[in-house]
Amino acid sequence: MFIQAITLFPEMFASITEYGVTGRAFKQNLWQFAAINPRQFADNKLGYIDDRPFGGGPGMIMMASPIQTAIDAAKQHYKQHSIGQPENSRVVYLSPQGAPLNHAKVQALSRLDNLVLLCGRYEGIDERVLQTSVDEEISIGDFVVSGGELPAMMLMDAVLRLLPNVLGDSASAEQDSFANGLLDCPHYTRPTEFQGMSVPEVLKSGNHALIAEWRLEQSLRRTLQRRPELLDGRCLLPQEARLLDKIRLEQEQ
Ligand SMILES: O=C(NCc1ccc(CNCc2ncc[nH]2)cc1)c1csc2nc[nH]c(=O)c12
Repeated sequence: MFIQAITLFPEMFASITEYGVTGRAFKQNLWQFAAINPRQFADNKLGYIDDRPFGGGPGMIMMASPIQTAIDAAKQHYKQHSIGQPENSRVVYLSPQGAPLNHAKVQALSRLDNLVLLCGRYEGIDERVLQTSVDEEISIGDFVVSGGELPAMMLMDAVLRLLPNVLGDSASAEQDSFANGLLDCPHYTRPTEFQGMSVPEVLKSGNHALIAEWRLEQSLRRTLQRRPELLDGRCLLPQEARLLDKIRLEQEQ
């Protein structure tokens, strides 16, 4: 998968390309990345790429032309290098006005050959380039951050974890809690005793069926307690339904 970020701060993306599982996967060429700085396409010598908003108001707006040129350059790049299928490509604008990111959206994006991530700064981008050149807008939540770069890197991290071979078989993506729609269970490691607290016996039993059931029950218990709405839209496997009934019965007592 070839990801391109259109951003005023290309160096920020080292957080993804240089560290952790995404960094290792990048070094193994499991995915490719390029940053495009719209400042290089500024129409003026001073490199201005933002200007005051028509209609007044606080802050500055990113001008359409340098962004349009940057998007065209990104498309040119993956067409030139005939990376994947041009039709299996998408331009995503990270924006507070976007559709909230979720696992289904991440899964859909992980099937693309090319992904162009447009990262805004200031108060936003001239609507005219968004209307003509952006396929979809995505938000990472109902809170405000200072630009689209951190949201873009969160989206990239979530997408890259779903690509084949990025996660060793150890932390396989499909076992990720959000992949099965439940919160994760508690985890423990050595030492057995920590500040007088021990580890649930079942986890030391070596009985993998019992351990799996305990973990599923804990996930269900936690999801019911902390995020009950996650259970609303979810069809339950027989074992899950049984455990949930047991938990609900206990809580009624
Ligand atoms: O670029 C991003 N943020 C920079 C930013 C911050 C504030 C404003 C100005 N908004 C004024 C307003 N808001 C509601 C009504 N009026 C615009 C852009 C961003 C990308 S994805 C994402 N997901 C969640 N949150 C985010 O901030 C982001």
